[in-house]
Parts: sequence; C-alpha cells; structure tokens
Amino acid sequence: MSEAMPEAPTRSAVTGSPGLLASLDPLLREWLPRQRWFAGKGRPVTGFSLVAATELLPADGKLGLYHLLVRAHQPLEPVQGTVPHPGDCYQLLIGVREALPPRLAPALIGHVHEGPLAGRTVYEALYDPRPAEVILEALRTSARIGQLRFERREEIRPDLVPRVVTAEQSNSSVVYGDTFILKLLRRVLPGTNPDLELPLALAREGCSRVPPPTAWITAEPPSGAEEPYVLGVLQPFVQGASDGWELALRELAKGEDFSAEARALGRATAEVHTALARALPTVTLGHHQLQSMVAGMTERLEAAAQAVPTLRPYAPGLHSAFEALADLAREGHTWTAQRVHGDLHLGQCLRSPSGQWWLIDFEGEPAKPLAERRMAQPVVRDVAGMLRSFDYAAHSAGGPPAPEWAAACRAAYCSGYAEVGGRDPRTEPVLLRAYETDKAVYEVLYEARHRPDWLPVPLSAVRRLATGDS
Ligand SMILES: Nc1ncnc2c1ncn2[C@@H]1O[C@H](COP(=O)(O)OP(=O)(O)O)[C@@H](O)[C@H]1O
Ligand SMILES: O=P(O)(O)O[C@H]1O[C@H](CO)[C@@H](O[C@H]2O[C@H](CO)[C@@H](O)[C@H](O)[C@H]2O)[C@H](O)[C@H]1O
Repeated sequence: MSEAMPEAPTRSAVTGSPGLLASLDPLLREWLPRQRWFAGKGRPVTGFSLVAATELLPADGKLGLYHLLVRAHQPLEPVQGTVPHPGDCYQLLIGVREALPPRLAPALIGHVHEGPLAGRTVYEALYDPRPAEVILEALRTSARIGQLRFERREEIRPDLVPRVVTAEQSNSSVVYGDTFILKLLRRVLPGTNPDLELPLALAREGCSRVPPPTAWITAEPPSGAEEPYVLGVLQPFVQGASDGWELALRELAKGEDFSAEARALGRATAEVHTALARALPTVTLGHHQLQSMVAGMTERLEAAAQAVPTLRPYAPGLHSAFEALADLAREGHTWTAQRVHGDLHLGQCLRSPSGQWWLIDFEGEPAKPLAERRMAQPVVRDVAGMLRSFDYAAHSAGGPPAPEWAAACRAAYCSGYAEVGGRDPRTEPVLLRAYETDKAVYEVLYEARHRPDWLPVPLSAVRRLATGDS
C-alpha cells in the first residue's frame, strides 16, 4: 500500500494521554452516542480506552489539536448490562480552545473541568478550517506523526480551502477547494480496508469510473500484534456532481423516464466489475461455498423476522428464493466470484455535469467484519443492490408507486451491464432473486431500526419476492 515518498521527521505521541482521556471521558460519553456515525446506538457507553493519541497542534497554544483513536466500551445488549464487549474503535479529531467562536458552536463537545485540559473547550475539529488544513498539510508532506502515517501517490497543491461536508454520512468528509475530498473513517478496524484497497486496485487498472486515491492515512497498531488501521482516504472531488438517488427522484417527480441513465449506470458497473476481475483474484463457488452462502442468507432472514414481526408472514416465500439457489448448488451449478462493490445503490453513484458516472464508497456494509466484506462474491450481488434501488426510488418519490418506471430502469440497467460485461444478469434469475431477497430483508431491518416510516418500501418488495415474481 505504501509508495516511496519523502517523509517528514517523526514527531512524538502525546505524553500523559490517559489523563487526557480521563478528562474527556464524561464529555465523550454524552457526545459520542449522538453522532450520526456512532455504530453502537441503543447501548450505553460505559467507558473508554485509548488506542492511540497524537498531538497535531500543542494544546498550550491558541488552538490545540488531538487525533484520538478511542475504544468505546458498551455492553452487548441494553438488557444485559454486564456482558463484556471489547467495543468499537472510533477516530476523533479534537480541537481545544479557550472559548469557541459562534461559527463553531455546532461543533461543541463540551467544557473540560479536570485534568490537563481543565478550563478549556473541546470541539469536533473538522468543522474548523485550521485543523482541516493541518491534516491536508500532513498528507501533502507524507508526514509521520506519532503512530499516524500520511502517504500520497500524487502531488497535492497547498492552500486549498477546506469545508466540511454536512450531509448525513456513516463517516465524515472534508472538501478541499473543490479539488479533493477527504473521507475520515469513523469506526476504524485494523487490516486492509476495501475503501482504499479497491479504488487503488482500480486506479492501477486505469479504470476511469472510480476516483483514484490521491493520499491516505493509516495508524500503526499500538501493540504490533495487529495490522495498521486505515483512517482516511483523499481522492479527487467530482465537481458539480449529483448522486443517482437525487437524480432519479428528480426525474420521477417530473414523470420522466430514467432508463437512459440506468443503462449508463449498468455499463459503469460492468466496467468496474471487469477491472476488479482483472486486478484481483476470482474464484469458483462450488457446492460447499454456495451452501454456506445460502446458510448466511437464511440466518439473516430468520434474525430479521425475529426483530420485525411484519416480515414473518412472508418468511416461507422468501426462504423459497434461497432454497431454489441451494437446489441449483446440489445439481452441481457453480458461479464465478470476484471482488465487488458490496453496498451498491443509487446514492453511491455520482454523475458529473458532463454526464459521466462515477462509483464511490467501496467500504462495503460497514457493520460487517472486514474479512467478510473482502470476500469474492458473484457480481450479481451488486446488480441486485442497484435493482433494489430503482424499486426504492419508485416507492419513495412522494406520489403513487411507479412500478413501470422501476421496471424500465431495471431492464435498462441489466441491458447496459450486458453491453459491457458480456453477460446479462437476467440470465441468472435464481441467483438474482436470492440476492434481491437477501438485500430486501437487510433493508427491512435497516428501515425498522433507522427510518421506520420507510419500512413499507422494502416490505412491498418482500411481498413481490415472496411470491417469486421478478
Ligand atoms: N469523489 C467525490 N466527489 C464528489 N463528491 C463525493 C466524492 N466522494 C464522496 N462524495 C460525496 O460525499 C458523500 C459521502 O461519501 P461516501 O464515500 O458515500 O461516505 P460515507 O461512507 O460516509 O457514506 C457522497 O454521498 C457524495 O455526496
Ligand atoms: O448509505 P450507506 O452506505 O450508509 O447505506 C445504508 O443507508 C442507505 C440509505 O441511506 C440504505 O439504502 C436504502 O435506501 C436508499 C434510499 O435512501 C436506496 O437507494 C437503497 O437502495 C436502499 O438499500 C442502505 O441499504 C444502507 O446500507
């Protein structure tokens, strides 16, 4: 992952960091669970431990800046308050000032009462241009600071003005002068992260559908026992882009057909898949692997039906989609699997003003372990995600559902895919139905947890899929 670049001299990590964490502890307990990107919602935070602390600007100056990797301890279930759990590790960029100027009020974390920062105000530093500039400068100069490693593949211009992206995200992003966008991962894990791995592999293949990583940040693990943590990726910013979800809803609201764009998206997806198959190993899924794939789908359905009672009447019909796949496996069918996007939907597609489509966010489903997200899978997995997304749009535009609009998009997407990929996904109806079913089940659970008003959208698909209609 690393390429030869000049390195700035190493600075040291924070001394007295346990004291630092102790003084932040009460503030973080209150602030962290309120963040959109906090993954452990619904379970109280019972404490923190420090994975790494790095001083990026000394706290005794007008503006201090700490980079923290902090493990949040949470019991497994809200009702089982005593079950120990190692806890998720979060990346925090903490600014320290005497007082916050009004423009930074939304970034407030709190006022510190004890310890090395007593009397100071701490805040989410990404909202502040100066700390964001410090990060870009470290990337520009390939700095090593404490456990942090900043690496780059391309030159980065100095003096790019930062602005934080305020959209609801699983992570946090800063745009620099409309030239680059830096995504800082929030829940971080040791090991190769597909959000860096796949765009780098695609860049090596010359694939022009994915912004190539310009630079990235990793952290050396504290003990040497683990692999480095991937913390962030800087990539070119696609100026003036709209995402596929916004565009689809806009066209629907006007009663316009979207199938030309859907076809272009199918072509773009196939281009990315073709490049990934060239860049990284492909495997054949035989009986054993297909059985365990079906077992995973079945388990997820059972868990979702347990959690969302409205799903239960459809469970037998949905099981039949997985059984049909198991039957094919028993008959000796095999499928080629390769690295895929893993969480493809219209919101992960950007269209630039020139009409070019880009695919972003190769992180996969963030709740899953990295090893699972990095497994080779049939390309139909991504296709199913996009087909679900057209259906979502047709049920979310505000007016009555527009099934014909969705059907036209779905058909056009598959045709576009076949034009470039050489194989029409509709020639794999059993696999496609199984993956669409798996995704719809995931969506039922996702909406029940995060956006209950949206639950009817995946439920309408569940009704269709349970009866075997495509
Ligand atoms: N290269 C890019 N150019 C322009 N906008 C981008 C780019 N990458 C991401 N974005 C914008 O940032 C948002 C969040 O990016 P994403 O990678 O999906 O982060 P997350 O994992 O936090 O959802 C996207 O929805 C898109 O609007
Ligand atoms: O954007 P993320 O990668 O965090 O994905 C999660 O949130 C998505 C919603 O923002 C959710 O996607 C579902 O809703 C979309 C419309 O808002 C729709 O286009 C997708 O097809 C549908 O799955 C996604 O499932 C979830 O993982």
